[in-house]
Amino acid sequence: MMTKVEPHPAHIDRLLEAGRTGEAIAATERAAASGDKEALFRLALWHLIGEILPRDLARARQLLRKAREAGHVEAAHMEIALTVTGSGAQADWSTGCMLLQKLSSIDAAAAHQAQLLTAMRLDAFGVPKTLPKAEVLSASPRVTLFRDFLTEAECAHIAATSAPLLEPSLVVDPASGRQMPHPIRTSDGALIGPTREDPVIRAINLRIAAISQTDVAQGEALTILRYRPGQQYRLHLDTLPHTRNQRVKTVLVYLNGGFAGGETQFPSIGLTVAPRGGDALVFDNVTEDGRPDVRTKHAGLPVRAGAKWLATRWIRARSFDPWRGPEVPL
Ligand SMILES: O=C(O)CCC(=O)C(=O)O
Ligand SMILES: [Fe+2]
Repeated sequence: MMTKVEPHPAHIDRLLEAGRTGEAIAATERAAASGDKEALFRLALWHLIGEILPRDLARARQLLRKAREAGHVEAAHMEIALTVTGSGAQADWSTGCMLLQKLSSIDAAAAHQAQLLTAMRLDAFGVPKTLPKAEVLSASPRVTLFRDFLTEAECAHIAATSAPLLEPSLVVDPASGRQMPHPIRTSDGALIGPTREDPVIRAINLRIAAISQTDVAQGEALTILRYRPGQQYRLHLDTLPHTRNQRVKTVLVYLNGGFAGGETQFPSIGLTVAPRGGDALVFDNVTEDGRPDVRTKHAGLPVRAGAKWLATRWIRARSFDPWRGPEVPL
């Protein structure tokens, strides 16, 4: 009697390592066609990454849906993130929330996210109905503080999402425009790209857009930084060289307290902000004519004890497509 043999994931990996990409794709497609959820998920990832197969967000969405229907929990989470961020289709907050609700019955992480969302006051698009009051720390250049912008549970969720992704931070090298390690920033960092932007993080990004009076599409992927004793971000401007879509604003969200040092300092305007967990700081990086404003040079002073966790959102002048360019923060 003939038995159906599913290609083992290790078999596909071996084909890929041997450079037999065509055979690996064919084997995975056969398995996917027979309803194998791992194969469906793998094809979806290939269409998201765009190396083994061409990047095709809409196709990735279909494959993730099928993988989710076959019981793949990670595919379900990814489908939800792409749904709420509008990757491969228009952003659809209510469908994303509905899928999250369904997933909650079988997955504790989804249930926790659903609970965090319930505690937020959001409209039908995930936009907050109310905002904390702004405290203007400097009128020109504009620096504004929003106390208790995030709850402790929201901060913990961001930190937990980024923790497995933390790597030594990179900065953009002005000469080459490439990302490289640099002593200017010695923290560890992680990007929360569109496949990991779950509804809670999406809602927080929408809240960041609201306090910065920008559109959520202008924001780069949320960057999480963790500074341990001795680590710092030396004096710098957040603007980028050679770009037509400048970083016009920055939002820093302090995710914790209980550490020493780590103040954010703006020496030109004599301003030092002591981080407090949950607070958000918003500042302009450019003058009214759109040029870098050197008065907003700032530093994250060295942490002396404990660990400082920070979420940074660099906000561009216009929409910023996270899927453009070779290095997408998946
Ligand atoms: O760590 C800080 O307080 C500053 C961080 C910062 O400058 C940035 O993320 O652009
Ligand atoms: Fe900065």
